[in-house]
Amino acid sequence: MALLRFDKVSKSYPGNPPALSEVSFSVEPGEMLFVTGHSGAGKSTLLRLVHLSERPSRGTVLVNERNLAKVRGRKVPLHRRQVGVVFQDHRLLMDRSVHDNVALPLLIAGLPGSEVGKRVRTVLDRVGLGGRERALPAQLSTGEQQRVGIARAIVGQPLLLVADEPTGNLDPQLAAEIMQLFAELPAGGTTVLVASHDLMLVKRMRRRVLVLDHGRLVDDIAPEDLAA
Ligand SMILES: Nc1ncnc2c1ncn2[C@@H]1O[C@H](COP(=O)(O)OP(=O)(O)OP(=O)(O)O)[C@@H](O)[C@H]1O
Repeated sequence: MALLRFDKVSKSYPGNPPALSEVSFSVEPGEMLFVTGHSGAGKSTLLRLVHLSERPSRGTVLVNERNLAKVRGRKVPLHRRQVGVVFQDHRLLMDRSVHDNVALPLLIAGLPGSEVGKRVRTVLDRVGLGGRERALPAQLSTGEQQRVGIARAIVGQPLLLVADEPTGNLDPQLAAEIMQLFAELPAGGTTVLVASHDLMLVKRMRRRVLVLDHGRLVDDIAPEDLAA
C-alpha cells in the first residue's frame, strides 16, 4: 500500500506554463526520498499539493490511500496533522519561546498540557535542542532555528513529512546534519519527502531521487543507480 501516490497530476497557475504536467509516482511507507530539479521545475508546487496549500488542475493525489480531492473544509486541518511541513525560512513565531513554537500543533490538536510538555521535551532532545525550551528563536543560530522548525513539524508524529529546501540557508556541515536528522525519521514511522536543488547533498544521501524538469517527472533514480 502506497503512503503517497500521484496519478497523472497536472497543475497550472493562471498565465504561466504548467508547473506540473502528468506527474505520476508512488512512495512506500518508511521511504525517504528527494525531489530535485532546476529553479521553477515544480518542486514546491508538488509539495504544496501534498500539504493542500494548492489543488491539482488535473489528476489525483492520494495520501495513505485517501484521495485528497475529497479532503475539503474542516477536513483540511485534520489532513495537515498527518503531514508535517518544513520550510526553508522556518516560519517560527519570533516572540514565542522554542517550547511554545513546538507545542503549537499539539495545542491546536487539543492534547492535554501534561502530554504536550512531555512530547515537546522528547522531540527537542531528538533534534539536539534539549534544555533550550525557554529560548526565543532570535537567541538561536540559523541551524538551531531550523531544528525548531523540524521539531514543530514532527512533534505530532505525522505519517509524512514534506520539506521544501530545508537546508537552503545553511552551511554544508549544518545541511548534512539536518539531512541526517531527516534520514532518522523513517525508523520512527514517518515517510520523508525533501525538495532540494542541491544535487551534491542529495547524491551524498544515497536515497531515491525524483527529477523534475519544467513540470515533468523526467527521472526516478534508485539509490543504487546514483553516480558517486
Ligand atoms: N502562486 C503562483 N502563481 C503563479 N505561478 C506560480 C505560483 N507558484 C509557482 N508558480 C510558477 O510555477 C512554476 C513552478 O514553480 P515552483 O515554485 O513549484 O518551482 P520550484 O522547482 O520549487 O522552484 P524554486 O527551486 O525556484 O523554488 C514556476 O514557473 C513558477 O513561476
